Formats: sequence, structure tokens, C-alpha cells
Amino acid sequence: MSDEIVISARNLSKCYQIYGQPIDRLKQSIWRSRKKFFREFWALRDASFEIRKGETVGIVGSNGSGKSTLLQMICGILNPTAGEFHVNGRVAALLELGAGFNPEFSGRENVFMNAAIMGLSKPETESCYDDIVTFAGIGDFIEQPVKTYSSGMYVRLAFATAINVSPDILVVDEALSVGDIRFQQKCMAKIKSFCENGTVIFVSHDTGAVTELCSRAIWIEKGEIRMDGEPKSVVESYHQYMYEGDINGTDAVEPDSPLKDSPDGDNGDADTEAGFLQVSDDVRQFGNHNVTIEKVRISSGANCNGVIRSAEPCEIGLIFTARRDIASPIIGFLIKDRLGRDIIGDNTALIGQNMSRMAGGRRYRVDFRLEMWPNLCEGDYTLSIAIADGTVEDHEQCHWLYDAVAFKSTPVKVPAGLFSVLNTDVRISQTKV
Ligand SMILES: Nc1ncnc2c1ncn2[C@@H]1O[C@H](COP(=O)(O)OP(=O)(O)OP(=O)(O)O)[C@@H](O)[C@H]1O
Repeated sequence: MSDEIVISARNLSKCYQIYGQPIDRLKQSIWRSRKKFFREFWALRDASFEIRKGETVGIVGSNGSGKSTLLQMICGILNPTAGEFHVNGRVAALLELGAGFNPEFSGRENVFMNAAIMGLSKPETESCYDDIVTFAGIGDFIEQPVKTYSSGMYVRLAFATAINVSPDILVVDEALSVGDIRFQQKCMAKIKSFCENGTVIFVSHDTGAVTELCSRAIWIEKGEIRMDGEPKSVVESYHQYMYEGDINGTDAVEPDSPLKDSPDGDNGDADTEAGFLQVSDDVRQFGNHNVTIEKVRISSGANCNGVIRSAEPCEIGLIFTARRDIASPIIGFLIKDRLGRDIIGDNTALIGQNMSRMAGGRRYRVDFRLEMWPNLCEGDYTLSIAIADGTVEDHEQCHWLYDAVAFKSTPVKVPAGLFSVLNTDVRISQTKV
């Protein structure tokens, strides 16, 4: 990444005019600015940021938060209502693929026309033409009018054109549908290789892809930038916001309210709690605090919270106190890798474990026993733990601890991907030729 700023936005805003009924539009055109027949809706307000050359920026946010509006302004498809905006370089938009194609023109003519719109000279387009045709893989159809193309062929050619004309900035909407699974993977591989050197802006609901692909993330909510920074923290705050939406209005007790004494008088036992780590205050966490997770442990044999070896049994344990009755507890864990990608997770509801009501004022311990720790890539991982009340579809988060424990996982054999199965038989047979 260089220091060169390729996109800069200052107080960028977009306001739509919402008309109650179609006739109001006509009235507005007659009355002009003397009377207002619409209400204003600010899809984006005061967005300020700078994007440097080589950055891969993921944009996250809930539905209708303003992500596409921002992308469309970056690509010049929409004009801002207010604010300043500068783009330094050629932008390839993978948004509405093929929107600029003329159906009567052949594929070849459309490639040249689109490339010209993106600022390429004829010799420049000629030099990348073969790459475009090879990437699109539509064979002789390239000489046919695009109105004869299937929808898949249409987007293949549009994608191939956009990505092969050496753009400086690639703008991608994840909702982009680019044909069959093989072509989608080819597109993702192309986008990933572009990410290595080019500048990419990437809108996605797949927060795992954002932490994996991006060097920076911007979270937009209700038309405003809520957070801009390192992808893992931005995604965690966004997740937290999404869950807190569920728990608004609950009469949660204060996190620091005194705990009731346990009716059993059982407030911890040094022997049974061996290896458990006290949750420290600096662990990122959220929830309504109807439950407080106090201690956590991941262990394998004699190893606690340090190194977990593949193919060995593993236990994940937590000790918590219910401050209120929890009618339908769901307890789960999530293992993430160093890029924040979710690798393994499970919870009592998915396991089918029947969980009875947990009584307020009592202290509980839950242990997950994993028969065999999977063969994960060698590296650093974290354990997140959560307790919710409700069903998988509809619940309140009581206490969620992000990355409560960090540990290393060592494989029994080097996996070719993120992990591998533990035992694979190979059978070789031969016949005479
Ligand atoms: N042409 C338009 N006229 C009026 N309102 C619009 C128009 N286009 C978008 N909006 C509104 O602006 C808001 C932001 O829309 P936008 O498409 O940018 O959201 P988004 O974050 O991309 O959503 P999603 O994740 O669902 O794709 C939404 O409330 C949407 O209804």
C-alpha cells in the first residue's frame, strides 16, 4: 500500500426525494421550489474518508444502511446531494454488470465500447481483448449480438471486460451474480489476485470474507459511518450492534450489581476449576448480563489454554452465574483463526442438547467434550463463548465473550486447506495398457 490517496470523500451525502403518490411529482415540477410535495430521505450523510492505493476496503452494514448508495457514488452512477468527492484513477464497477451493453451490438463491439467508456484507447483495448474473450469463455458467441446471449453469458462478458481493462480501483458488490459456481470461483480468484496490488472496495454481508480479504473495513449504519478501521474490530462491533438490536428495551441488571449468594453455597472449587481462566475486564464482550461468564477453559489432556493437538480429545468449559432465571439457555462456542474467520462452532441447540431452565442466583459449569480436535492448520486461534436465552431464530444474548482465550493448534499432518480430515485412505490400482 502506498501513501497515494485514490479516493477522498468529505461530508458526502445523498438525499432522495420521496413522493407519497405519483401525482406529487407532477405537482412538484409545476410548483418547482415554491412548494414541497416530497419528504427528504438521507440515504447517506456526511461520509468522510480517504482510501489509499493498494487498500482493500470492505463495507459492511445492515440492509438499507447506504452501502450501495456509497458504491454508486464512487462509480459515478449517482451524484451526491452534498459534499466533496475525488477519485484518482480508472474505476471498474462490478455492480450492475452489462448495464451499459447495447443489445444490438456484438460481444466484440460491446467490449470496445465499454472499454472506451472506461477511458481505454483502441490499441489499449486491442492489447487486452484476447484476455477478455478467454476469461469470458463464450467462444464464437463473441461475434454475435449480445441480445442472443443467455443471461449467464452476458454477465460473464461484462465481468471479463470490467476486470481485464487494468482498472486502478475495483468496486465490487458481493450480491453480484456471475453465473455458475465455476465462473464465480474464477471471478473470486481474479478479484483476490487484484487485491494483492490494486485498490478494492468490496460490499459484503459475508463478514468472514471481509476479515479474510480486506485490510480495512467501514461500517455504515442508517446512512452514517459508524466505524472505520481494522476489519476484525469493525466486524465485531457490527455483530455486537446487530445483536444489541435484539436486546434493546430489556430490563437488564447492571453488570456490577452484587450477585445473589448461591443457594448451594457453591461459589467455586479449586479442584474442579483447575485450568479455568478468570475472564479479564479487557475481553471484549456484550449482552444483557442476565448471565455472567466468569471462567473459561479449553483443554486437551494435560494442556490447558496453550496448545491443542489435532486428533486428541478436547474440552471447552465455562463457569457462569445466572443473575436472573434463564428460561431457554443456549450455550455455544466459536473458534476463530488469526484473520478472524469462523473455523469451528457449536451450541447446545445445534447439538440437540435439551437445556432446562437455569435459576437466577446459581452458579453453573458447562463442558463441551469434543471427541477429536480437528486437523487445523498450525497457528493461533481464539475461543469465543456465548450464552443466550431463547431459540436459535429468536434469542437475546445474555453474555458474549469475544476471543476469551487464545491458543495454538498443532496438526498431525499438514492440511492443504484450512483443515483436513484426520484419516484418508489412498488406494492405488493398476491395469495393463
Ligand atoms: N432511488 C431511491 N429512491 C428512494 N430511496 C432510495 C433509493 N435508492 C435507495 N434508497 C433508500 O436508501 C437507503 C439505502 O439504500 P442502499 O441500497 O444504499 O442500502 P444498502 O446498504 O446497499 O442495502 P442492502 O444491504 O439491502 O443492499 C434505503 O433505505 C433505500 O430504500
